[in-house]
Amino acid sequence: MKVAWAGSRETLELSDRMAKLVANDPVFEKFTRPMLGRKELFKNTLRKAAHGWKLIVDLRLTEEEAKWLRLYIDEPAYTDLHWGMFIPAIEGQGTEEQKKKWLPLAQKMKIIGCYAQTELGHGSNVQGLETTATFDPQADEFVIHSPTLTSSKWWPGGLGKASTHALVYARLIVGGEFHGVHGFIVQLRSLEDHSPLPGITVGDIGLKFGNGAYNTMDNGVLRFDHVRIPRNQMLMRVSQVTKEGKYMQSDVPRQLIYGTMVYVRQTIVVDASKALSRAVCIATRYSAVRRQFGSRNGGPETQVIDYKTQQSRLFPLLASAYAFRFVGEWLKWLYMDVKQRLEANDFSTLPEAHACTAGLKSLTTTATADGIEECRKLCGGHGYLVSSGLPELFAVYIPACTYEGDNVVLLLQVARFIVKTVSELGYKQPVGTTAYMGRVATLMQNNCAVRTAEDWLNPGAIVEAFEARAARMAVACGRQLAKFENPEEGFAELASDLVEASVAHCQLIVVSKFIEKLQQDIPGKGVKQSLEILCYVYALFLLHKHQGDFLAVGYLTPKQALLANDQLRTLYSKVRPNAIALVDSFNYTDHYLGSILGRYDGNVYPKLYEAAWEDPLNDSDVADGFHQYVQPILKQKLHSAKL
Ligand SMILES: CC(C)(COP(=O)(O)OP(=O)(O)OC[C@H]1O[C@@H](n2cnc3c(N)ncnc32)[C@H](O)[C@@H]1OP(=O)(O)O)[C@@H](O)C(=O)NCCC(=O)NCCSC(=O)/C=C/CCCCCCCCCCCCC(=O)O
Ligand SMILES: Cc1cc2nc3c(=O)[nH]c(=O)nc-3n(C[C@H](O)[C@H](O)[C@H](O)COP(=O)(O)OP(=O)(O)OC[C@H]3O[C@@H](n4cnc5c(N)ncnc54)[C@H](O)[C@@H]3O)c2cc1C
Repeated sequence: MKVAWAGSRETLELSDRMAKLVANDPVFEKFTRPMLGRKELFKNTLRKAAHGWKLIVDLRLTEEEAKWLRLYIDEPAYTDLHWGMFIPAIEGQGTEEQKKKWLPLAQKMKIIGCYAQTELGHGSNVQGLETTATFDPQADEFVIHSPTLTSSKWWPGGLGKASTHALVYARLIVGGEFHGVHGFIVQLRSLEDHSPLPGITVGDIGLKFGNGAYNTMDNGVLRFDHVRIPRNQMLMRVSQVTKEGKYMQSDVPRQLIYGTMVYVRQTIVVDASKALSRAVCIATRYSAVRRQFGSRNGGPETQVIDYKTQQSRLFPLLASAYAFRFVGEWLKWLYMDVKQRLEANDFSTLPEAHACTAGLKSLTTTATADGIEECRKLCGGHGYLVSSGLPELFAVYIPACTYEGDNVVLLLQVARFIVKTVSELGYKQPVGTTAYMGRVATLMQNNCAVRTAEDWLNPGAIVEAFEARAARMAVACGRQLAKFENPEEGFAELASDLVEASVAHCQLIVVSKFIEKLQQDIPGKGVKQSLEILCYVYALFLLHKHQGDFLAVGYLTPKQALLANDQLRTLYSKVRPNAIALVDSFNYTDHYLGSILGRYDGNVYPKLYEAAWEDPLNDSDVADGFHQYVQPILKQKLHSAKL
């Protein structure tokens, strides 16, 4: 099962080596993080990142090994954006000449970059960004400027204190004409003493949610006062500005400027499976350790993992972790396929890539953020201790529902895509993830044929149910939209319904890809069978949770919905014997989990008790402040009988 989760034996072995390299290095200790002050915390993050880079250089780690190393260091840092956005953006939007100049500098970390798109006043609305880049033909330069307070760049990770350069997204103005938002490489700080360059005002935006958590990252604020950069520092693969001041839009779609977001959104889907699997690993192991009630004749109390309510909350999250892992694997393939097509100037699958990355990023991050919180609750009181690992995992994870695109805004992008697909059904055969809409007549006509709970253990029945739900919801929205004279007005009015139809479409993709994964060769005795059970748990859990959709579109009867729930209960009993093996398959070190509740050895109570005394508050029996503020109360003589 470890190989199935890792993707291959090579990846399992490589990631295992990196996990152990980090876990055995005291520099990467994590437990004190939540107690550090902001400056000490950030300095410690810089120290870890520097040590990580030294390991990469000294051990000559490959790019893949380096990625895993930084993942297992498990600390939001400027390197995330340098490697995860600044470099990919240059790779995707730079000309060959620009890549030749900037990529070696970035890959050797001679410069540190961030991705500065969001502003104080605009994040979702990229076309609303206010920073300007005005071409000066006399000097053959762009003048980068922050014309308003709201044009201040705000949020970019690594911007506040670490980065020497930024990829700045700004309104391109040539000869007084606006030509859309484009990316510009701008140096922010001196490479000699790291001081901000003239015209640059840069700093950190301040404390964020949680102790430690994302405060290891210097999300920054940045303003420009007429900062000049050479013309060749506008990324010009998509569009060009000539020396003569002529704007040229190549035949590449302008949306390629958004390409880095598409890339990161697809990485975020696999990241969701990693974050959710960590929380599920902790909650599952602790649920096996924790006993509460149920003692008979003085015997041991019941393991809480054996309670049906615990299983009905925990096992769908376990199934979701695997589901997101597999759909993330497919999404990575889709992204690489689109990337190759783009290199051949084939833009045909760009809309599908955008819709899939946007929709699956939204779906998986929402479910993961909710899932981590559910795992905290599944661990009772001890889940609320920092030493459980869950509060910090939650605090670090939840901005994923916002960054790289607010999850609702992204679902509205999916809605545009499916509405467009429905509107073209009469004359254009849908392909890819919307191919099922080509069978809309059948899907509208045929209802569910399930007669017994067993009938739900049929991939065909599952896929048809999810296809019918998604198709019928999309068609219903299409029909409603047709009633509006102004399509944009209709879209705005029906936005909530459209978002629900988008969720149905995306959940169909996740379920379908899980089923397709099971049709592949999966090594290991009993592994495929275990995954099949999880696949049905995931699908039937969604069907139960969203049964209102399936009933409202008339595809399911109440009886069939009840049969699905009956089957779900049976499936939980089948997951139970393998639950620990399934979470052990994630192959996480205790260091990476950072959780006393999730320890591999299950030695929870002694370690919880031990950890309590390490809290600074326990440095003295009588806490500082007692004598000054409490003792006087205890000693005071009160004359009023009432007090
Ligand atoms: C899409 C918008 C919402 C709107 O776009 P807009 O152009 O204004 O208007 P539309 O009419 O909607 O769109 C026009 C058409 O363009 C199509 N479209 C839109 N977007 C795309 C796209 N991306 N690709 C292709 N096509 C696109 C759209 O469908 C329309 O087509 P049609 O006309 O209908 O046919 C847009 O405004 C938008 O995207 N808003 C969201 C903004 C956003 O996402 N901002 C993100 C900023 S960056 C950020 O948040 C960074 C966060 C980092 C956090 C840390 C992340 C993890 C670290 C990275 C990974 C770590 C790896 C570790 C690496 C290592 O260590 O090695
Ligand atoms: C931890 C973190 C790290 C980040 N890192 C970076 C980075 O490195 N680089 C960078 O450039 N940015 C970064 N960002 C910024 C991030 O990309 C934006 O916050 C994100 O895109 C959301 O945009 P917004 O803040 O403008 O939200 P808004 O769009 O203002 O959202 C506010 C509310 O309005 C709703 N809304 C907005 N538009 C619509 C609409 N059309 N229809 C319906 N509802 C709508 C949203 O759903 C939401 O509920 C980061 C943010 C965070 C939290």
